[in-house]
Amino acid sequence: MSFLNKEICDGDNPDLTEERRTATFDTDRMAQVIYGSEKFAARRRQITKSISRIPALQDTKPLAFMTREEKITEACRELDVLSDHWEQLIYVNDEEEALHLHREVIGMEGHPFALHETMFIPTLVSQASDEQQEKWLGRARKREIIGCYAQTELGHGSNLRKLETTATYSPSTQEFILHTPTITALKWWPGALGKSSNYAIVMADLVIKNKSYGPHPFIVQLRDEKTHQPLPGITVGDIGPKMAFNGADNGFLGFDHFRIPRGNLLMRHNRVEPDGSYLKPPHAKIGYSSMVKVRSRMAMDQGLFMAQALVIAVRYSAVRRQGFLEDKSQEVKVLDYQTQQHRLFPSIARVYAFIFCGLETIQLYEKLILDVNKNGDTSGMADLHSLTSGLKSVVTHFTGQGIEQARMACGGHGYSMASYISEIYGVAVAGCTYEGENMVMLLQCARALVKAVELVEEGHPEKLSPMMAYLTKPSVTVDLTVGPEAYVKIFQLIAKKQAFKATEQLHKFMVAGDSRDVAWNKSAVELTKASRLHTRLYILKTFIRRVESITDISVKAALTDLLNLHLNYELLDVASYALADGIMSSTQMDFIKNQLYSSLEKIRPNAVSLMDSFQFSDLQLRSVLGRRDGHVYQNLFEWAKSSPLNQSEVLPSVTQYLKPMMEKSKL
Ligand SMILES: CCC/C=C/C(=O)SCCNC(=O)CCNC(=O)[C@H](O)C(C)(C)COP(=O)([O-])OP(=O)([O-])OC[C@H]1O[C@@H](n2cnc3c(N)ncnc32)[C@H](O)[C@@H]1OP(=O)([O-])[O-]
Ligand SMILES: Cc1cc2nc3c(=O)[nH]c(=O)nc-3n(C[C@H](O)[C@H](O)[C@H](O)COP(=O)(O)OP(=O)(O)OC[C@H]3O[C@@H](n4cnc5c(N)ncnc54)[C@H](O)[C@@H]3O)c2cc1C
Repeated sequence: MSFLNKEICDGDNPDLTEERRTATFDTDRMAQVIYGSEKFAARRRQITKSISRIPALQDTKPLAFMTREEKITEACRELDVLSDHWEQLIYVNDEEEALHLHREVIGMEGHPFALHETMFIPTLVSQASDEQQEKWLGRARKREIIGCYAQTELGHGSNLRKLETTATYSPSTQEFILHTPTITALKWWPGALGKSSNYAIVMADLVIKNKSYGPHPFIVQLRDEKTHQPLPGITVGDIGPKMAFNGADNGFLGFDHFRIPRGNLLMRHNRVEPDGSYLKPPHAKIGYSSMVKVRSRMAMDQGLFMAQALVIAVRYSAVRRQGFLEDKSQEVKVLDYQTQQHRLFPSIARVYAFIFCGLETIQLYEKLILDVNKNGDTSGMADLHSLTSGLKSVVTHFTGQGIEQARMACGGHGYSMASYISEIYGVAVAGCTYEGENMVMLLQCARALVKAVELVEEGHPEKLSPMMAYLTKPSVTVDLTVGPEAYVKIFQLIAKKQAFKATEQLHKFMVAGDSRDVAWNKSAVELTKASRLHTRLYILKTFIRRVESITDISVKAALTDLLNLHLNYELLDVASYALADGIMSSTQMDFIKNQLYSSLEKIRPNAVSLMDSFQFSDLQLRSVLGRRDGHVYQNLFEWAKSSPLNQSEVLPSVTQYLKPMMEKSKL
C-alpha cells in the first residue's frame, strides 16, 4: 500500500517525488503525533497557508546577505506586518500558535519580542500578584510595552546566589533603589535588551536593612514610552555580534541608584511590606520558575531545530547522486549508502524522542504553575527541576551533534550558508549555555540522584519519586529478543550502577575527610555521567510510551521502526558501561548491532516522509538546499547569482589594490 505524502507537487525533482510516493504512512497523520494533536497540526497548516497569502511576508532578501542592522530591521518590519494580521492569523494569546507564527515568518535568528513571549510574560504570569498582573500583563499581551528577562551579569551567570545587582529597600520613600556596584554587576546577555525592550524583569539581590535576601524579580521600566530614550540612571546597549542569533540585540544594562516603587517587586509568592518586613515564599526557589519554564520547552524547541537540519540533509541526500552500487548505469542517491543512513537516521529517531519528551514536560510545567498559583502546592517543583535540568543538557548536546552530522552529510554544499545549517547549528548550540550551562545543570540533576541513592541505602525506597524507582530494581538476566521492555531493563541497570558508583565515590571522599563540596567536585565527572544515563533512560521510556499510545496502524509501524533503531543505537552507545559491569555479553552486543543495521534498511523508504511530516514551509526552512521542490542545483545557482559580490563584474578592491599591485609587481 502507498500513501500520498501531502508534499507531492507537479514539477518537483522526480527523485524526491519517488521517495514521497513510497512512504508507508500519511504525513498529515504523522504531523498529529509530532505536534500533539490533530487540532494543532491542522492549525499549523492553516496558519502557514494564511501566511503564504500575505505578499509582504514572501521572498525577502536572503538573510545570509544581510548585515546585523538589516536583519534587525527586517525582523521589525515582519513583526509590523504580522501585527496588522495578528487576529486573522492566530487565536490571540495562544502561545503555541504565536510561536509557530514567529518561527515561520521571522525564523530563528531572533527578534524584539522573543524574550517578551518566552520569559517576560511567563514571569508576570508566575510571579506577579493579581494586582500586578492587572497593571502589566494586559499591556504586555497587547504589545503596548516590550519586555525582556535581565538576570545574567558580566561576572555571574551560573551562580545566581552571587548576582551583584542590588535592590535596596528604602522604607521612608517605599522604593527600591537598583544599583550596579561594579563592572561585573552589569547585566550582560539578555535577549532583546540592548535596543528593543522598554521594560525588563530584573533579577537583583533584595536588601532590606542591610540584610541580603538573594535574587528576586522586579519589573523595571528602562526607556521612555514615547521617545524610547533610556531613563536617567540607566545605561543600556547591545553587546555586539555573536556566533549566531545576530537578528537579536542581546544587551548590557547598568543602574545608577535607580528608584522604582515598592510595588515593582513581583509579589505573588513573597512580599515586602511598607515598613520593610519580608514575607517568605512557600518554596525558596520559586523565583527561578521562569528558567524552569524555558527548560521545560527546550526538548521540543531543540527537537525542532534538529528536525530542520535533518529535513534539509535528508531531502538533499535523496536528490544528490554520487557513486555506484550494483547498477553501473546510474549513480545512486547518497541516501542509499549505509554510512549516510547511520549518520542521519539515529538523529531522526532522537528528534522524535525529544519532541515526545517536550510535549510531556511542557504539560508538566503548566500543571505545576496551576498547582502553585491556585493551591500554593509546590510539591512538584523539585522533580520538574531535576528532570528539566538533565533533559536540557542531554538534548542540547545531542542536537548540536546531530546538526553537525547533518551538515557533513550534505558534503560541500552543507558548508555554504545556502544550506542554512550553520545558522541552525549556531542557534541550537546556544542552548548548551543558556538556561543553565550544561555541566552545571547535569550536576543539579545529580543532586536529586544522589539523594535518591542515599534514601535507598538508608532503607527508605518507599520515599522515592516514580522517576527514581528503578534505583531499587535487582539485577536480572535479560533476553533482548523480547522487545523494548528488555532494553529498558538493561538501561535501568546501567543507569542504576552508575548512580550508585558515583554516590559511593562521593561518600568515600567524605569519609576520607573531604567536605561535601570538595568531595562533590572530585566526583563530578562520574556524577554527570549518572545524570546523562538517568536522563537518556527517561527519553527512551517516553519514546516507548508515546509509540504505544498511537492508534493509526501505519504511523505506529513507521515509528516502531524508528523506536527500534533508537533502542539499539542508544544501548550500543552506552555499551562500555554494560560490558564493564557484566550486564551485557559480547553476543548480545552483536545482536544489537545487527538489529541496528536492519533498522536502517527498514527506515530508508520512509526517511523523506518522516522529515516532510514536520511540515516546515520553505519560508521557515530558509534553506536553498532543503527546499521542498528538490531542484537543488538550479536553486543554488540562482542564490549564488544574487550574492552582493556578483552585482558588478569588477570589484573596487580589484581596481584599488589588486590591479596596481599586479602592475607594479617586481617578483
Ligand atoms: C532564547 C534564550 C533565552 C535564554 C535565557 C537565559 O539564559 S535566562 C538566564 C538563565 N540562567 C540560568 O539558568 C542560571 C543557572 N543557574 C541556576 O539556575 C542556579 O544558580 C542553580 C540551580 C544552578 C543553583 O541555584 P542555588 O545555588 O540557588 O541552589 P543550590 O544548587 O544550592 O541547590 C539548593 C536546592 O535548590 C534546588 N533547586 C535549585 N533550583 C531549583 C528550581 N528551579 N526548582 C526547584 N528546586 C530547585 C536544588 O535542587 C537543591 O535542592 P536540594 O538538593 O538541596 O534538595
Ligand atoms: C544566546 C544567549 C542568550 C542568552 N539570553 C539570556 C537572557 O535572555 N537573559 C539572561 O539573563 N541571560 C541570558 N543568557 C546568559 C546565559 O544564561 C548564561 O550565559 C548561562 O547561564 C551560563 O552562565 P555563564 O555565562 O556564567 O557561564 P559560566 O558559569 O561562567 O561557565 C563557564 C564554565 O564554567 C563551568 N562552571 C561554572 N560553574 C560551575 C560549577 N558550579 N560546577 C562545574 N562547572 C562550573 C561551566 O560548566 C563552563 O564550562 C544568554 C546566553 C546566550 C549565549
